[in-house]
Amino acid sequence: MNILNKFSKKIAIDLGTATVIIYESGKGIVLQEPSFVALDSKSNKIIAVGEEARRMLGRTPANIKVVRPLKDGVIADFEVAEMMLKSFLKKVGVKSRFIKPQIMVCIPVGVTGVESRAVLEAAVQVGARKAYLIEEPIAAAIGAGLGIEKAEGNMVIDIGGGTTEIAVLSLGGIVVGESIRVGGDKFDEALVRYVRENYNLVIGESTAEEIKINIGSADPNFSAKFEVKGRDLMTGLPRHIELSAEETNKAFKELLDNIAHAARRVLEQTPPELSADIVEKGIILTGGGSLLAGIDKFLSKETEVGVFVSDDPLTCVAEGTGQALNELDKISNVLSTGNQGVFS
Ligand SMILES: Nc1ncnc2c1ncn2[C@@H]1O[C@H](COP(=O)(O)OP(=O)(O)OP(=O)(O)O)[C@@H](O)[C@H]1O
Repeated sequence: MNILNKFSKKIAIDLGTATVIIYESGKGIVLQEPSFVALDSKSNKIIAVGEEARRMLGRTPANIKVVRPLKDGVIADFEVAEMMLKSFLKKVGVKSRFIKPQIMVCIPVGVTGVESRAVLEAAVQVGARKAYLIEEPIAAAIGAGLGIEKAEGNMVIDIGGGTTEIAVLSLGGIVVGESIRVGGDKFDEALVRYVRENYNLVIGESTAEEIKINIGSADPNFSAKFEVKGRDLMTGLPRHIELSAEETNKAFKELLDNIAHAARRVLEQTPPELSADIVEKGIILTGGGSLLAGIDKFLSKETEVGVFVSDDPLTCVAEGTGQALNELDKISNVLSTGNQGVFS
């Protein structure tokens, strides 16, 4: 092993559409912040990042803009993504002037070569001595504690902010996988639309997310209510309404169906021996979207397979990426298969 590898810090990054999580080997999760950046509209200089920037969303004067550098699981604005990452790494004191860290970042299944190159490039730009990529479902499965190196089928559905990643894994690699651009953001957008169309009330993204987290449901029979404040479309004045969990279910119907159909497509393409393993073990749900009330039961009904939410769905991918980086030698087959690349 290269002597620099031995002494350099190992940093795993879940560069998510909604949240960035940084995991440091030997320490665990050292940062978990929303993927938001507030910039000066004229100079493009950073004003705030992460939670501080998210709190400004929808509340900024004309000289400040709040942006999200990632969209649908991939980097949409390279320059801002790099600034955000640099700022987060500085915050957790990762950068060393002497020995640069090794960084592993996870990417959605099936991203283009250009997209994955952009992530590697960003990791190098923020100071990586060596940068690695790992596909999200592999990281999620490792983080969920599934023994993916064995010749056994495991199925993971990771519902993030921008994408839902569905994969069947065996022998350390993805046998069948699919990524759809449906995630928590689309659920928020569906609520914004629903409230506008049914109540003539305009609400912002943050309010929509608050509704989703408090009463959002994949189960039409779930009963809960939430007071929603916004601006009346007709009068332009502030107004509030009461929204029910049942209504959120109506708003989410099409998106939930999209996820269920993708899961079924993956199951239909799965080799029979692996299908048998999955029937026995069930499907593991990871990602923030798996916290939506009733989504496990909904997907179980749609796929006719048991569905279980992992222990720490929000940090599972970051933990799995960290473990993969720690065990590079042991699981080199995982890193050299499929879409993963190594760049130094
Ligand atoms: N209790 C909850 N109920 C429903 N959704 C939730 C809950 N908590 C968080 N979420 C949603 O989970 C999403 C974030 O999940 P996660 O952090 O796994 O995504 P990400 O890694 O940032 O995204 P991606 O992997 O798509 O790039 C957000 O859309 C957030 O609103």
